[in-house]
Amino acid sequence: MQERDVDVAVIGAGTAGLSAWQSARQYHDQVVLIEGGEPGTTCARVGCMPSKLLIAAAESAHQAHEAAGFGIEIGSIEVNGQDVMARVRRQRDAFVASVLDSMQRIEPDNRILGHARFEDPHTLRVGDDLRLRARAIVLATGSRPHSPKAFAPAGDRLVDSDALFEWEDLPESVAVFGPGIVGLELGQALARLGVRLRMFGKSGSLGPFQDPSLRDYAERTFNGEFYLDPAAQVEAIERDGNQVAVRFLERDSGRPLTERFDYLLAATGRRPNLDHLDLQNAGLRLDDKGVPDYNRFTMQCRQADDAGAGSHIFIAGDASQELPLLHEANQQGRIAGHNAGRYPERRAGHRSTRLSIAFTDPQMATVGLSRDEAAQRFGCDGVAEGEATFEDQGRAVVMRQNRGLMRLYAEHGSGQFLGAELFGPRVEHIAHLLAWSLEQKMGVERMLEMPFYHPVLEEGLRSALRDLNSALLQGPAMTERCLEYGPGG
Ligand SMILES: Cc1cc2nc3c(=O)[nH]c(=O)nc-3n(C[C@H](O)[C@H](O)[C@H](O)COP(=O)(O)OP(=O)(O)OC[C@H]3O[C@@H](n4cnc5c(N)ncnc54)[C@H](O)[C@@H]3O)c2cc1C
Ligand SMILES: NC(=O)c1ccc[n+]([C@@H]2O[C@H](COP(=O)([O-])OP(=O)(O)OC[C@H]3O[C@@H](n4cnc5c(N)ncnc54)[C@H](O)[C@@H]3O)[C@@H](O)[C@H]2O)c1
Repeated sequence: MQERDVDVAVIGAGTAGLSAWQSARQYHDQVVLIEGGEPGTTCARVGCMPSKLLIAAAESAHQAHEAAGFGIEIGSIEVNGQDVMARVRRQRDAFVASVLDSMQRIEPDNRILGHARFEDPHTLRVGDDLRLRARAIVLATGSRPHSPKAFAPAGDRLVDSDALFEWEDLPESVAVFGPGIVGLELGQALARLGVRLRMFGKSGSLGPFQDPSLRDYAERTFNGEFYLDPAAQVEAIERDGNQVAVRFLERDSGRPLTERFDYLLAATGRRPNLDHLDLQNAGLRLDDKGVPDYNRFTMQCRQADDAGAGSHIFIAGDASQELPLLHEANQQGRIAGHNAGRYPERRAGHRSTRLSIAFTDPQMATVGLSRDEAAQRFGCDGVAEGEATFEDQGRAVVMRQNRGLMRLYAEHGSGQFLGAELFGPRVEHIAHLLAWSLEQKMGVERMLEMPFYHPVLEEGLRSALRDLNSALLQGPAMTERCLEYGPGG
C-alpha cells in the first residue's frame, strides 16, 4: 500500500472540484485532485453542453417549420437523426477535450485516478493501493441520475440523460418520465426533432416554477406541442418485445390507454454521489439522506459532535444538493477550495443571487426569491406582485414568439425588488438583468429608470416593473402602452 501525506485532497474532478483545486493550489503545493469515474465533467460530457447541442438542432428544425408563418416556404423538412446525434457527440467530444486539455496544467503528481472513500476523518483510501492523509478535504463528487424501481421492467429500453447522448440515431418514440428541467429540455427537443413523445409527471410540478399561474401557463403551452400530464396516473410499465408499454389514464378523458415506446427516458431527478464514500468514517453531521450539514457561506461541513463545530472537510457542487447548477458548482468550489487551502482559518464567500434558466422554448427562468419564499420572509401583506404577458409584446409579436408571462415580486414600503419567475422568449437575458439588479439591491423605481431600447423584449420587463410599481403604490398603472412607450412597448 502506497502512503502519502498531502495538504488538501479534492474528491471529484468535475466543475466544482476543478475550481476547488485551483483555489486551494494557491496556498500549497501538495493539493491532489482525485477522479474515480470518467474525467471531463458532467457539464461537458452528459449535462449542459450535449443537452444544449440537441436543443440547438431542435430549434433549427422548429424554425424551418415556423418559416411558413412568415410567408417563407421551405418545402419538405427532413430530420436526419444519425447526423443530428453525430454532431451532438462530435461537439460534445470537443468540449470534453478542452476540459481535459485544461487539466494538463495540474501537475501529474497531483492528479490521481481512483475511487476515494474515508477510512477516518483525515484518511482516504483511493482504489486498492493508495492511502492519503490530508489536512483538509473537499467533497466535490457531483450527482447522478436517479430512476424509480418501477421503471426496471423497461430493461435496456430504460435510458437516462447520461445514456441518451450516446444514441447513434433518434428513436421513433420516447416516454419521458419527469417534467423537471432535464425532462422538459430533452423532451421538447426530441419532440421537435420528430420523435413521438408523451411526458408524464407525478406531483403536478413543472420545471422550476412555484407560481401556479406560471406553471399553468407553461403546462398549456407545452401541451400545444406534445402530450404532457404533470400529475399522470400511470398504472403499469412493462417490457413488450423491443419496446416499453406504458398503461396510463389519458389526461383529458380519464380513459385507460396503453401505448408502446422505443424508450423510457427517466428524468426523475438526481442523487448526490455521497453514498459510496464511507462518510460514516468522516466524523461529519449527516442529515437523514446522508448529506453533510454545512455552512453555505464557507462550505465548511459540521462535525458530528453536539456543538457541530467546523470540520476540516468542505463540500461543493451537486454533492451539496443545494442548487445543482454549473455556476453554483464553480462558485461553491472556489469558496470550498480557498477555505480548505487556508484551513483552519476560513472566510465567508460571496454567494450570488439565485438564478436558474431552462432552455426550453419559451424559456423558463427563476431569479431570487419565489413568491412563497418572499411571502414567508416578508409576510403576505409585505409582498407586492406585478406581471406582464408576452402575448401582445411588440418585439415578441414581430418574431412570432409572443407566448409567455413574467411575474415579479417586491417588498412593500422599501420597494426593494425580491425575485421573479419568467416564461417567455429568450428570457435568459431578462433573467440576467434581474439577477444583476438584485445583486445591486435595486428598488423597482430605480430599475424603471434604466434605459430600455425600442423595440426589444426587455420592454416587456418594463411593463411588468411598471405593474409592480403600481402594486407597491409607488407609481401609476400603465393606461395605454402605445401612448406611453410606443407600439408594442
Ligand atoms: C442533462 C443536464 C443538463 C444540464 N444543463 C445545465 C445547464 O444548462 N446549466 C447549468 O447551470 N447546469 C446544468 N446542469 C447541471 C450541471 O451540469 C451540474 O450542476 C454540474 O455539472 C455539477 O458539477 P459538479 O462538479 O458538482 O459535479 P460533476 O461534474 O459530476 O463532478 C463530480 C466528479 O466526481 C467524481 N466522483 C464521484 N464520486 C467520487 C469518489 N468517491 N472518488 C473520486 N471521484 C468521485 C465523478 O466521477 C465526477 O467526475 C445540467 C445537468 C444535466 C444532467
Ligand atoms: N438548464 C439548466 O440549468 C439545467 C438543465 C438540466 C438540469 N439542470 C439541473 O439538474 C437538476 C436535476 O434536474 P431534473 O430535471 O433531473 O430533476 P428535478 O428534480 O428538477 O425534476 C424531476 C421531476 O421528475 C418528477 N418525478 C419524480 N418521480 C417521478 C415519477 N416516478 N414519475 C414521473 N415523474 C416523476 C418530479 O416531480 C419532477 O418534476 C435540476 O434541479 C437543475 O438544477 C439544470
